Amino acid sequence: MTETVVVGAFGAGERLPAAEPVIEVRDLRMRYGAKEVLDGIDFSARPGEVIALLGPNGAGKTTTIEILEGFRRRSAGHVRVLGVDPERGDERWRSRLGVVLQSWRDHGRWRVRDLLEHVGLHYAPFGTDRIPRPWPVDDLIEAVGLTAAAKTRVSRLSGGQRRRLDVAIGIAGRPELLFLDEPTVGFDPAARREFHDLIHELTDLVETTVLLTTHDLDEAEKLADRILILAGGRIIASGSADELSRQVAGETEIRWTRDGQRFVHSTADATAYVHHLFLQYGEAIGDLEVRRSSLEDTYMKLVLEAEVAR
Ligand SMILES: Nc1ncnc2c1ncn2[C@@H]1O[C@H](COP(=O)(O)OP(=O)(O)OP(=O)(O)O)[C@@H](O)[C@H]1O
Repeated sequence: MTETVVVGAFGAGERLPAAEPVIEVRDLRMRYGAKEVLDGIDFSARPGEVIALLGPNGAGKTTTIEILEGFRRRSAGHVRVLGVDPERGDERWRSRLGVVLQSWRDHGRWRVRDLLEHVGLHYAPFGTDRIPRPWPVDDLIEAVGLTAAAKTRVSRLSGGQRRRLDVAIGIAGRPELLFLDEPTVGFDPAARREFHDLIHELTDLVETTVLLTTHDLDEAEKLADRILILAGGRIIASGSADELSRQVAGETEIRWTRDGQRFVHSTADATAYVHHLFLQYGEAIGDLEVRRSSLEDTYMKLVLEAEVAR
């Protein structure tokens, strides 16, 4: 088997088996009574990939994540997470996963460092030569930017610091796969941006695969290498935000000014149109803007098409 050299918090030069998908899902089906929620889902995740699962309310995002976490039994289909069927996952397997829950409200009297040290104890028996567990507590605290608050009681943390603590709890065992289910619901824009920066820093630092669900298209675009859109029980589209927008036969909007007048034109071939515009009017063209359809436009079109087809 080929191997890849992973440089990051696992330590420079450590070797992980390459090419094995971290998540492998084929023809996953889920019924609740007579209601079919997942109707044949297929996808996989490579090591280090950040995947966002999008979809309308009730599409089955949480159901999918819970099946992968081993918290819910599927009706049918092939599922492997870190090479194991989640329905048969033992504690050792579970120790390789991280789950970031909504904010940690208990243990308000604990101090940050003590709480993380305590959480880490759970992972200690599951360390390996390749991945020592838990993440040494002071390194973990530094990685999530809580060093100055290490001795602060949980109840005294700011909202942003709380969220950093939630992430620290989720990654204390140095997970190979991290699940984030709607991680920024109810956040103000500053807290959301801080959370995104933190996830970026962590995924740059550590070779962790991340699967997140969100309704925030901007969040998906910022964080994910790949976006999966779940609708009507199936994955209806998969790709980066740019790839998705190319899948939709959308038009690009071009705006410009000429002789003090504003113009707007929509076209499927923006390059040719702009070329023509400059040939015709040259330097008289000002304030040129070319706007490809946003992820939101693309998402709405794809979901609508899926609903109509059902
Ligand atoms: N335990 C259950 N029993 C019966 N139906 C359920 C159960 N859990 C979920 N459902 C139904 O399955 C469907 C998918 O739910 P799920 O929570 O997975 O969707 P979701 O995409 O995460 O939705 P949201 O975006 O609203 O969080 C919904 O119609 C929901 O009502």
